[in-house]
Amino acid sequence: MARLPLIGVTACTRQLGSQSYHTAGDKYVRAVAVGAGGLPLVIPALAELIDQPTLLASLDGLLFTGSPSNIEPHHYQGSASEPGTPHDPGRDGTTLPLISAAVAAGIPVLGICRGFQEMNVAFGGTLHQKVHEVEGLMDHREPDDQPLEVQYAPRHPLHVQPGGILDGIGLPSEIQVNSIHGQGVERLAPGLRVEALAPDGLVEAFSVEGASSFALGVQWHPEWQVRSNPNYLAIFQAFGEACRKRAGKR
Ligand SMILES: N[C@@H](CCC(=O)NCCCC(=O)O)C(=O)O
Repeated sequence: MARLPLIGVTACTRQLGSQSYHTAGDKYVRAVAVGAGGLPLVIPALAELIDQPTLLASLDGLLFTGSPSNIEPHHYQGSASEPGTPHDPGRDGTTLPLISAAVAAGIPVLGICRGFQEMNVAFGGTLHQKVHEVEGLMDHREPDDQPLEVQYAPRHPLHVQPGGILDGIGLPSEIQVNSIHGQGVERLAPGLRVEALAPDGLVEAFSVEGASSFALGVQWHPEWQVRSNPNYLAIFQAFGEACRKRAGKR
């Protein structure tokens, strides 16, 4: 019997009480299990202590998760963050090198929100540090004083571009998505293809041109209640299918 694909899920470093932990949100590991049909494996944010060749040789897919923390701007030659900005150098040191290595090795990759931003930075792109302060761009942040159901509710339309992965898996040309981010793509990295745009022109999804397997980043959160939104579920199913194909080659 074919085994379940083993799908890495990136963790954040979190301080809980007086100690530090490696954490991955329940909605991400659950979406890997029920949406992609994979066996989730949480990858600690241990940076250079992770033996990446060994890890990549074991995985059939990788999900780069969202996080309230922001990528340290020196990774994209950005100006220093405002004091108090949440960062996670352990996570940056884990995910940024892992993305290009995974894509080069033909391992299916899905990046969500921070994970999407990490993909852009890993391939040489830059980020707006405060999208809401850029003239002409909308405020893409969630109403954080509201219950989670409201924060993650559909917030704006998205224009899916023809001929890409999202179009290919049957997403309509316009869908509604949630929006929970303060940063966003400034300069798209070379080799990334635009898959979807917000009404203000912000890039909300891209794929990696020439990748030998599924390699998609999305700025919104398809993992949120993945089974109740057919467009969100279609993304996880396509990712899972690519991971199963990879696992079948072992
Ligand atoms: N911090 C970045 C990335 C935003 C992001 O990933 N939000 C997710 C929050 C928690 C979660 O749902 O996992 C930004 O602000 O742009």
